[in-house]
Amino acid sequence: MTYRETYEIWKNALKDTEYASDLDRIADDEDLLQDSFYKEMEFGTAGMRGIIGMGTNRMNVFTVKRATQALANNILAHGDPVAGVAVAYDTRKNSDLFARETAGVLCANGINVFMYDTPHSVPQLSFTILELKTTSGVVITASHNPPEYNGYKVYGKDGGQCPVADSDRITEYISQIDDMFHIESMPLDEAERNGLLTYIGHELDEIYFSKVEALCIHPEIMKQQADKLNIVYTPLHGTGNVPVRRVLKDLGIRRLHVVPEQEHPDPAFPTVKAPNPEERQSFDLAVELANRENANLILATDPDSDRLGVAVRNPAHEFVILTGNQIGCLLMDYVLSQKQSTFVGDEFVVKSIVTSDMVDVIAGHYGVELRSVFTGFKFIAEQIKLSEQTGKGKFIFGFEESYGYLQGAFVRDKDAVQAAMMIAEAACWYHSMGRTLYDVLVGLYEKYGWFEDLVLSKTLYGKEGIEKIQNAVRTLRESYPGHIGAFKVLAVRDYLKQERLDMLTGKTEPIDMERSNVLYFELEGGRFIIRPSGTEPKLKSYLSASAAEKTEADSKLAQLKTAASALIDQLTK
Ligand SMILES: O=P(O)(O)OC[C@H]1O[C@H](O)[C@H](O)[C@@H](O)[C@@H]1O
Repeated sequence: MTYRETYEIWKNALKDTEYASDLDRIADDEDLLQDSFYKEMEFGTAGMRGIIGMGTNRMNVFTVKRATQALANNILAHGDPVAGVAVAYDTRKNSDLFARETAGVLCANGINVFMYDTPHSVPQLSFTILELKTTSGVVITASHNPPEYNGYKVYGKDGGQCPVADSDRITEYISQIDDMFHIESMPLDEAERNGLLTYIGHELDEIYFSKVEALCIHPEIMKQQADKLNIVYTPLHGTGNVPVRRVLKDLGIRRLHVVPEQEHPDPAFPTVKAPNPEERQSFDLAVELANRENANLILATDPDSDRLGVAVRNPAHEFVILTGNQIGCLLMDYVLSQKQSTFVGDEFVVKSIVTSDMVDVIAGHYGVELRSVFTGFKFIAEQIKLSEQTGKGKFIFGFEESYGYLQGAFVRDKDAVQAAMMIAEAACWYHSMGRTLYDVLVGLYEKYGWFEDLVLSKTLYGKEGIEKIQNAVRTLRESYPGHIGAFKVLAVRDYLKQERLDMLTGKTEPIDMERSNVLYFELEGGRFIIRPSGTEPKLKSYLSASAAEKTEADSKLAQLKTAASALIDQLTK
C-alpha cells in the first residue's frame, strides 16, 4: 500500500471527528505526508518513539491505543493481567493524555492498572514495577528527544525495558490489528469504580527516596561537607525536579540553586534545543547561574530523569562539561574504591560495548568482572536478572556512555536521581580531602591511561534519511576499509554476522552475543564503532583513542575524528 492510500484510509475513518482538520492540514505537504504514513512506528532501543502528529509513523492516540492493545494481547497470552501494569508519564506534550489512553485500553481488556497521576521519572516507574510486582509497565516519554517527539517505553516484570522477545511479539500483535480506529477503551472513572484502575499515592515516592538515600556510602561525610558544596541543578523542565531536590535535601545539601527558567514543566522546552544533557547548549542557563552563585558543581537531568549530565570547575575556574564516559568512570571508580573492602570475589559491573574501554581497566584494577552488552539499558538490567536467577554474581554498578548510570538494583533502568546523589556524595567525599571532581578525573587518567572518547552523531530526517543511515552501515559491511585515516584496522567485529575478522591473519571467530547491527573496528591505538541509533534518526559512531600521555591521546582522537567524519560524509552522501 502506498503512503497516499494509507492516508486516505485514515481520512475516511476519521472524517467526522476532531482529527479531520489535522489530516486535511498535511494533505498538501508531500514530504510530511510521506514521512507520516510510509511505515508503522517501530519498537527500537527503548520502545516506540516518534514525532507527535497524525499518521502510522507518528505518536497519536491511535498508534498509542494500538500499541497498548498489542501489549494487552501479549499480557493476556504470556503475562499476568491481575498483577497488572504500572503506568507513568513525563512532562511532554500529550504525555498525560497518552497515559490515560493506555490505562483505558488495558482496563477494557480486564488488566489491572496502577497509575501515577502526576509526572514521574523513568526510574520511579521501574522501581514501582518491582515494588508492586506488576507484570509490566509503561512510561509515556521520548526521554531527551526534541519537544516535537513523544514515546512509549514498555517494561517487563523485572523492571527493565521490555526484552527483545517481548517487543518482537508486541510488534507481531500490532501487525495483526486490522482496525486501529475502534480499539476498545474503558472510561477511567468506570475503571476506578470497578477496581481495575488504582492511582498510586505518595507512599511509593517515599519508599523510593529512602532506598536511593540508603545507597549513600558515607552519609556522615555528606552531612559534614554539604555546606561547602554549592550546586546548581536543572531538571530541564522535566520530572527530576521533585525527586532530585528531595534526595539531595534529605542528605544535607543546602546550597542547591535550581535554574528558575527550567524548573517547571513546559512541554515546549523553550529554553533548550533539546532537553538532552548530552548537548552542551542544555547547560547554558545552568552555567550562567553557577557563575553568578559561584557554584562548583552543575547537575542536569533529562525530562524522564534517567540521564544525568555534570559540569565541574577546572583549575582555571571554568566549567567543563563532562562526557557520559567521564561521569560513569568517576562514579564507578568511587563506588568500587569505597566498597572494595566488602568484596568477596563475585562482584560484577556492566557497560555497553560502545562505552569507554577505560571501564575495563578500572574493573580490572579492582578485580571485579566486567560484562559488556549491546546499547540499551535493558541489557544491563538483563544481567542483574541473570545474576538473581542463577545466584551467580553481585551487581555493583552499570553504565552507558549515553549518560545512564545505576547502582541500586531496586531500579532496572538508568537512574539520574541515584546518579545525582552519587556524584554529590563523591564530590563531598573528595572535597573532605581537598580534591575537586576535576582533580579526581585527571587522577584517573594518570592512573589508568588517557582514554579519549567521542560520539559523532549524524541526524538524517525522513524516509530518505533512514535509508541513508541503513545504507551507510550496509556499504561499510560489504567492504571493510584497511585503514580509517592513518589508523590501521586490526580486526572487525560484525555483530550482525556474529563474527570477528582478524584483518592480519584473515581468520574469523564467532562472537557469542545476540545479533545487532553494529560494526566495531579495532584500530591500532583506538577503535571506531558505527551503528544506527535505535531511538533517533541518527547514524552514531563512537571514536576512541588511548595513550599514556594526554597530548598523544588528544592528537590521535583529533586525527580519528577527521578521518571518521570524512568516512561518514562519504557513506551518507
Ligand atoms: O543509541 P540509541 O539506540 O539511540 O540509544 C541511546 C540510549 O537511548 C535510550 O536512552 C536508552 O534507554 C539507552 O539505553 C540508550 O543507550
